[in-house]
Amino acid sequence: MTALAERARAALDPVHWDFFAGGAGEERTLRANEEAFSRRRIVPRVLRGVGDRDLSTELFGTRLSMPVLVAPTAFHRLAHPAGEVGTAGAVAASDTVMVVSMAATQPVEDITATGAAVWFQLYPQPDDEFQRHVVKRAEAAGCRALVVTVDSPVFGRRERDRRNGFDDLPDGYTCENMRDGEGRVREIGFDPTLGWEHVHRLRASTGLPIVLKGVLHPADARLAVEHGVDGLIVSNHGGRQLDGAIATVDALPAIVRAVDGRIPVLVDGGVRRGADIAVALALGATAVLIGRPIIWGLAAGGPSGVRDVLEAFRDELDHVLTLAGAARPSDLTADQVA
Ligand SMILES: Cc1cc2nc3c(=O)[nH]c(=O)nc-3n(C[C@H](O)[C@H](O)[C@H](O)COP(=O)(O)O)c2cc1C
Ligand SMILES: CC(C)CC(=O)C(=O)O
Repeated sequence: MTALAERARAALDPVHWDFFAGGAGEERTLRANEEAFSRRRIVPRVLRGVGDRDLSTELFGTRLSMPVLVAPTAFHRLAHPAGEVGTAGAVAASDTVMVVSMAATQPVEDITATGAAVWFQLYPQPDDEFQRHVVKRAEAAGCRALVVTVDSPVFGRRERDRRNGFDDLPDGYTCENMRDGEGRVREIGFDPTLGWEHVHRLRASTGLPIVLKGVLHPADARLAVEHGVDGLIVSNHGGRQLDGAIATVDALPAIVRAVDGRIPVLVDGGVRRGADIAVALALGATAVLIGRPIIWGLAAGGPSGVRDVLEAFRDELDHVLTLAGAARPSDLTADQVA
């Protein structure tokens, strides 16, 4: 475990630590994500006169200072009283994008008020009218894209949470963005009957870019492009849904080939070092998302802890790019990964 994760663990209620750290089943996929990155080796290019680096990247009209986004993760107030608003403040300072979870514990309006660029994550809701309500609210708050998580037709079996009896937020906390028109908080719905027609209905109800999160098969990536989706996140939900699912960096190359440059492909799961980001970029990802390390930063140090995590990723990526002979993320090529 990293020193930061140790500090987070010491700061957290052990039940909440298990919720944040854990995965589904035997946690094979959770481990596989990091292991798959650890197996990759970078093949540097030399004497390329790299000079000053420019890490900035554009996604759907937003300029990010680096190709690193904050992944949607639930329940930030359980990690630190500053909650999602605290995380967003750090994201604004680092000039990147925060994907706000549908299971956020603070109102999306307060989160966007920090000035951070925000995308809103949606579990596809079986009640269309309620989903439209949530989407309109996110739009009105200034969210710039919708991230639709498609790897959760049912909720994953998290054995640590079962052992701990953790199945809901404690009293005093709610999923603030699950309120309906009457202000009542709904349960997040998981629905195994939903198909591509759900994406069509969502498409018809919003002008925001739609990004599908949780795609691992190249045939689904192709279908997503055909169905008018604007971006993909190659993800296995940080090993919290299908235990035994392929590691994300192993799935990435086939998806990049299937998409063939038509829409941006992002990836998350097990990104822990600047070298991991460089590998993902070289294999064709436009950017990566970071899940647990952000929570560890928040738990250990509040908003400034999140800022430290983001800046450490920036610093490491810049260093790796220089050593690998790349001035920009797009200079890295697939032949530089062994
Ligand atoms: C505590 C926790 C909560 C999460 N909550 C959500 C969520 O609400 N919606 C979602 O799409 N993904 C959720 N995820 C998955 C993350 O968005 C992301 O895919 C994953 O954490 C990336 O892996 P990493 O933690 O190894 O970086 C969650 C992950 C964690 C660890
Ligand atoms: C509590 C859930 C809605 C979020 C979560 O834990 C997850 O998506 O992994």
